[in-house]
Amino acid sequence: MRILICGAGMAGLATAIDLGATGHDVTLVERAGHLRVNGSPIDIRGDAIDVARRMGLLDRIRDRRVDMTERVHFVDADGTVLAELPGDEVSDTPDDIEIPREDLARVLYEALSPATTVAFGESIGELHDDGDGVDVTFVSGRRDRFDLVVGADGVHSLTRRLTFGPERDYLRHLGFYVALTELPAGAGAGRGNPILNWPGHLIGITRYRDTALGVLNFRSGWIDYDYHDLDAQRRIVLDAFAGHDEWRVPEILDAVRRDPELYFDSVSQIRLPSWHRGRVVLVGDAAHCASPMAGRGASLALTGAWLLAEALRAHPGDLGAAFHEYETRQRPYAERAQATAGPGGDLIVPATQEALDLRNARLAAAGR
Ligand SMILES: Cc1cc2nc3c(=O)[nH]c(=O)nc-3n(C[C@H](O)[C@H](O)[C@H](O)COP(=O)(O)OP(=O)(O)OC[C@H]3O[C@@H](n4cnc5c(N)ncnc54)[C@H](O)[C@@H]3O)c2cc1C
Repeated sequence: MRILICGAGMAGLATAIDLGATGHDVTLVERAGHLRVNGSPIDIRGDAIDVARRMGLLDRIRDRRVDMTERVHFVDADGTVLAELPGDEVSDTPDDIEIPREDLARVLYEALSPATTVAFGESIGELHDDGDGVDVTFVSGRRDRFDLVVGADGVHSLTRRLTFGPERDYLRHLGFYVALTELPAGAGAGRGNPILNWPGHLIGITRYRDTALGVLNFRSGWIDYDYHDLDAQRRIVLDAFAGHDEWRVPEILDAVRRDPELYFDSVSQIRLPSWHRGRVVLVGDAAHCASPMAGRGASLALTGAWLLAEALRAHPGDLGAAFHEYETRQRPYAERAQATAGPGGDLIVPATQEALDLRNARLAAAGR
């Protein structure tokens, strides 16, 4: 089949590899002008490890793993440690592989078949599915026709909006926003991964290799903003943390002001009763984002891509049967991840001063 994949994140890249390996003619388009590689290290867990092995990528992924078991230190306004959270309380099993997003993206990108057509700075403009194929007009003005379109364009998927309707019908906001920004070299010096809280807010530093990231998280009801307007996102973050100049807050906010690759998003889930319509199918966050709090986005991207490719191979010429098999096998992973995404927020971003004090007292009493 001639297959268009929209979005070159983990899900889009993995799908392009798996479908390319089964002999399909794959075109991959990415709205950004380059691979989007920023963000904090992500986990590969559970059956996704086996998928990585079957893709022939497990050794390359393991070679690039980073140790993220460094303790989280909850600090006060002066930087004094109030309580500690061991790394094992935030990851599942010793088998989990943490890898920087940039490394996983590069491993996947390098594994693309040379026959894959990749276009950066390109996206779908319109699509029309007439039952026998999908006519696509790209934002560049180019037109083409495909047998199958795969939406791998993340939590705010355009493919999903064009095919299934507005995002608000499927997005469940969990009440938090998150931002990540790279700090200047040397900013990560010191012990642990420090976090300062005040009610409803978290600001901290997380380190891996020579990189230090500023992490910001706050509780808020739904905020309407343009996902493509980075300055608007910057303003939301700066407003949420305005009026605080204790500890290393000014330094982290300064990085937010300057970072051309600032990552900002609502902590949300996507819940769709079905991930396919006609000749369009969704993978990764576009289909079933469980939110960064679940820590399973990359694992779900790998299993979803693999199961979709397997299902298409098992049911040649029968998209309906293939999609049914893909959804039946992938949905339990997605639902389990979505079910586990909730409680972490209360631990790392307590809503009230009372909850904050209780958490610190509990951890301190546990000798942490
Ligand atoms: C920059 C960035 C940083 C992230 N950082 C973290 C993190 O620190 N921790 C965490 O848990 N999760 C993070 N995530 C989310 C995480 O990558 C995903 O949950 C997981 O890897 C599943 O990936 P995905 O490919 O489904 O979605 P994504 O990783 O979101 O990838 C979607 C891709 O589609 C592209 N795209 C979007 N719209 C269009 C369009 N209209 N046309 C073409 N392409 C489009 C995007 O630019 C992106 O490259 C981040 C995502 C991004 C994009």
